[in-house]
Amino acid sequence: MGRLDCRCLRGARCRIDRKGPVMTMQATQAIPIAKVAGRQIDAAHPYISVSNVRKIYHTASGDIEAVSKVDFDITSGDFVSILGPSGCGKSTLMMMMGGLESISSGSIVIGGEPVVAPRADLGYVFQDATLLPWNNVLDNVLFPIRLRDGSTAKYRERARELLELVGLWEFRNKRPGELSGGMRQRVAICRGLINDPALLLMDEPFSALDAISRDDMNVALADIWDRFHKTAIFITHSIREAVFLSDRILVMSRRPSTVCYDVRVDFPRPRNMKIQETVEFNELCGVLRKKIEEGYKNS
Ligand SMILES: Nc1ncnc2c1ncn2[C@@H]1O[C@H](COP(=O)(O)OP(=O)(O)OP(=O)(O)O)[C@@H](O)[C@H]1O
Repeated sequence: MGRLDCRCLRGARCRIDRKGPVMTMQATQAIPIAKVAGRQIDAAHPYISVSNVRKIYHTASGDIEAVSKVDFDITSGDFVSILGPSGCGKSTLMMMMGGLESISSGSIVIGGEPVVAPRADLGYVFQDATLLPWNNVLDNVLFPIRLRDGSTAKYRERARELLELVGLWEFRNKRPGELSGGMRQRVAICRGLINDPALLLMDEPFSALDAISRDDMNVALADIWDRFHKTAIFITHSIREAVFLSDRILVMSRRPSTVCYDVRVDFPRPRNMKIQETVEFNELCGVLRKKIEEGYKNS
C-alpha cells in the first residue's frame, strides 16, 4: 500500500507516493480491461456517462448556473464519492443522474439508456432518512416494493437479509420514532437496496450523525458494499469518509461547477477503520483537501 494510483480527468494518470502527489499525465485514450479491487472492469464501456452536463435553474431573481460543464464516466461496480464546496451543485448533479431534475444541456447515460425520467432500477438514500413514521422498520424497507407491486411477499427474505446485515432485524417491528438517527439511516439504506438496484445514489446520508455513529455507518456501508457490490454515487463533505469508502473520488469546483480533480483509491478491501491511521490514507486526505481549496478559489 505504498502508493496510490489515480486517474485524473478523462484518463490521465497520477500517482501519490510517500513523497506526496506525483502527477504523471499520460494519454490513456483506450483504457484496457483492468483489475480494480479484485474486480474486472472495462473502462472502454462505462456504465455511466456524464457528458457536457449543464444545469441552469430559472428563478424569479434570475438564472442560476448550478452545474457548468461536467464530464465523467463511471465503471460498473465502482463506489464513487463526490466532494466539493457547499452549493457547488453536487445534489443537483445527483438529482439529474436519478432523473429527478431535468438536464439543461448535455447528456447522462446509465446502462446504455439516456436519463430522461426517474428510474425504477435506481436506489436513493438522502440526508434525512425520510421513513414513514406510521410504518415499522420492515414495512419501511419494503415500501418501494409495495408501491411498485402491491405485494411484498417475495421480498421479505431479502429484507431480512439486509436488516440482519445492518444489525436491525430484531428491531423490525419498531417504528422510526423509536430508533436513533444512525438506525434510521441503516433502514433507509436497506430500503434503497431492497429493489436490488443497479445504482445506489446517496446524498450526504450520514451528515446528521455524531462522529462515532458516522464511523459505525461507514463500516456498515463498506460491509454492505462488499456484499452487494453495487455501483454507488456518494455525496459527502467528509474527506475521510470519502477516502474510506470509495474506489474513486471526484472533486467539484465551486459554482458554476466542473469536476476539477478525479482520483482512484486503490486501498485493498475489505477495509476497516485502521486504514485511517496509515500514512497513505492521510496523504490522500491532504491532497484532496488542497484540491477542494483550489476548486473553491479557482473556478
Ligand atoms: N430547485 C432549485 N431552484 C433554484 N436554485 C437551486 C435549486 N436547487 C439548487 N439550487 C441552487 O443551485 C446551486 C447548487 O445547489 P446544490 O444543492 O446542488 O449544491 P450542493 O453542492 O449539493 O450543496 P451542499 O453541499 O450545500 O448540499 C445552489 O446555488 C443552489 O442554491
